[in-house]
Amino acid sequence: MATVAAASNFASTSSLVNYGVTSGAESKAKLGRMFKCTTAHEGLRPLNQVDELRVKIWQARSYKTFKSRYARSSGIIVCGSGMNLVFVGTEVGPWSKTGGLGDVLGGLPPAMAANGHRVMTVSPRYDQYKDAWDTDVIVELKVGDQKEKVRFYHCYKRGVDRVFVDHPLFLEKVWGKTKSKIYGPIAGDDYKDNQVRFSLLCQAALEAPRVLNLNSSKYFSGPYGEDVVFIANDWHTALIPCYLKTIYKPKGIYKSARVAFCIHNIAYQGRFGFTDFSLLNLPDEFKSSFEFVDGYEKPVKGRKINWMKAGILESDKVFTVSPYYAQELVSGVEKGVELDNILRKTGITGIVNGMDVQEWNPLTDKYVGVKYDASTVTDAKPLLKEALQAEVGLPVDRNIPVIGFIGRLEEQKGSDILVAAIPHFIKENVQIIVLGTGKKPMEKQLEQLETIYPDKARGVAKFNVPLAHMIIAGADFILVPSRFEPCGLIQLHAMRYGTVPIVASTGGLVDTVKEGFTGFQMGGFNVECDAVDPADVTAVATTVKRALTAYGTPAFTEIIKNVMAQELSWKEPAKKWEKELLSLGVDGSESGIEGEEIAPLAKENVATP
Ligand SMILES: Nc1ncnc2c1ncn2[C@@H]1O[C@H](COP(=O)(O)OP(=O)(O)O[C@H]2O[C@H](CO)[C@@H](O)[C@H](O)[C@H]2O)[C@@H](O)[C@H]1O
Ligand SMILES: OC[C@H]1O[C@H](O[C@H]2[C@H](O)[C@@H](O)[C@@H](O[C@H]3[C@H](O)[C@@H](O)[C@@H](O)O[C@@H]3CO)O[C@@H]2CO)[C@H](O)[C@@H](O)[C@@H]1O
Repeated sequence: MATVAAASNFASTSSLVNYGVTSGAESKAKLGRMFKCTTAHEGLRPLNQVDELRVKIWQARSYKTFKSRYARSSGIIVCGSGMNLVFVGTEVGPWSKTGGLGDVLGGLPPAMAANGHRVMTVSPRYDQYKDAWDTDVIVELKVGDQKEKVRFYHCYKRGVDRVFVDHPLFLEKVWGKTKSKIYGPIAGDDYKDNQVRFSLLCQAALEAPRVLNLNSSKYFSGPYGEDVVFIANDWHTALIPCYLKTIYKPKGIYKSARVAFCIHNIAYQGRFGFTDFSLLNLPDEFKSSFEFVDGYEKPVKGRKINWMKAGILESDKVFTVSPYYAQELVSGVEKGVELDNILRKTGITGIVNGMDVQEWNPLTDKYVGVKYDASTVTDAKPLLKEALQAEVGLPVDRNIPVIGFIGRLEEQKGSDILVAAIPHFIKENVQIIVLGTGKKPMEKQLEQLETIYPDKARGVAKFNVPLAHMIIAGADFILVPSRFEPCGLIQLHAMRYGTVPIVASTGGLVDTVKEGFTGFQMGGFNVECDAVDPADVTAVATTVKRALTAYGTPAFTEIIKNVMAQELSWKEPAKKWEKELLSLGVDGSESGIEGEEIAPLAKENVATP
């Protein structure tokens, strides 16, 4: 765990900064040293006029005043006072992604930056990302009974400081396999030391805003400081509010900082044996927030700790990724996965996800051969469909409606329900292409499709981004038969490409797909994951047949028009996030200005690492 003492030691190494360690009591000399620190790209630099001005203002201890004075006296346009936002997560696309968590940490932060906020993401350095540089800043943290040093790597893309935490627990385990080995050697089998790994991530994330002297843009420079909102994502980041309360706040550091905790999937909670509490280096008074008893024998029988439960209880506000999922989570033990009672107490706010309209843009998509928009979709689709059919080895025929599926192969996504439903609709004029990775038995089910239905179905058990784009563009329908779906991004991607969603009526699929207007609803499915419910199989088969009947009719053309006319980007969700995060009342927080000044920066392209 980082301590003030440990952090103070950093000052003895030229590359380490001591900003904030003696919060509120910095002398001019100290501040001067602070602004001379090594930055990611510049090396040591002397104080310039602007720094001198900043030092004076910081001495007056009003960062808010600083911002407006700085704007007036330097003649530089300051882009909204905004907030200092630090998103923390185990996946950040495109650098690391096994699914939708990576998409959100990739797409929401640039949207917040485009609104004039200063935005950082902190995630592990799983690979040697070619665009992220060593900041030469090292911090020492305590995990379990060991002291560990982590380094920070950094790059600045689309208006966001992307910070990567470097430690062998991440790089050595995952190197070269970021798409599949983030959480364990194979799906369903987690690394035994995940608690230590994610404790390290949480602690490093709490250090980053204080120790990294970032000068990435002309709008913001220096460390983020202490007036920040941490946005912790999923169970891996649940220790952030706990460490904030135990390590920093008692020392007067991060006095006004707040934590927003966002649930992307309540199915993964981070449940471990109760004795593992000692690994977390937290005082006993936190035990009750973690304590959890369930009826399962895994990973141990009976009394456990539950990271997500603590994240929910210790954070300042709890969020999830769609309003309907928020309702489902508090509806009862089944959909709230035994945390419904806790969430009813804390409350939970659902904000529907947006999608990355740069990566998923039919007009510019590098993975598809024909670029198109709503005015050319009718001409482009048949060509893209033929390319897709050829790619997977199905008979090439533009008159056959094609259904696609993309997803992690977990019970959540219902690929097993889909496989069971195929015999009930495959005799129709239809082809189906299924792409996914995950549990081995489910991967096997996919791979067998070609043998069983050689002219009709293909299953590809790979993590294949180009093929995902080809399916989204070339299929006529995208099928999302999820037992539960917090938000779902696949249906958003599909709609932007004029591909019509057929979805189970759950979570964000309810919020984003309107029956008969932007797609087809199948009704809610049984969330019991041990078996395939025959009623769900029937629902898939009958809705698919209903959708196939609509195919090629004027009503279908109308649906395509409707889906493509929607605003699905992060713009609207980012405004909602801004309103909610402002309400946390961190000192100096103000609305951003809808970014003409900073937006061009935020809109720069992300280079795929
Ligand atoms: N084999 C493969 N090859 C290439 N790409 C693949 C792939 N399998 C999946 N993907 C990609 O991974 C992403 C999956 O997005 P989802 O929203 O369905 O996510 P997921 O369930 O993982 O995330 C959770 O978090 C997100 C974000 O909050 C919620 O939307 C969601 O409901 C919740 O379950 C998509 O970008 C998809 O293209
Ligand atoms: O972006 C995709 C999802 O990534 C995260 O889910 C991972 C989860 O947090 C990990 O714990 C792990 O889940 C395994 C689980 O721990 C284990 O008990 C067993 O049930 O198998 C699970 C799958 O291997 O991996 C998940 C990714 O596969 C994130 O939390 C989700 O919100 C994202 O949807």
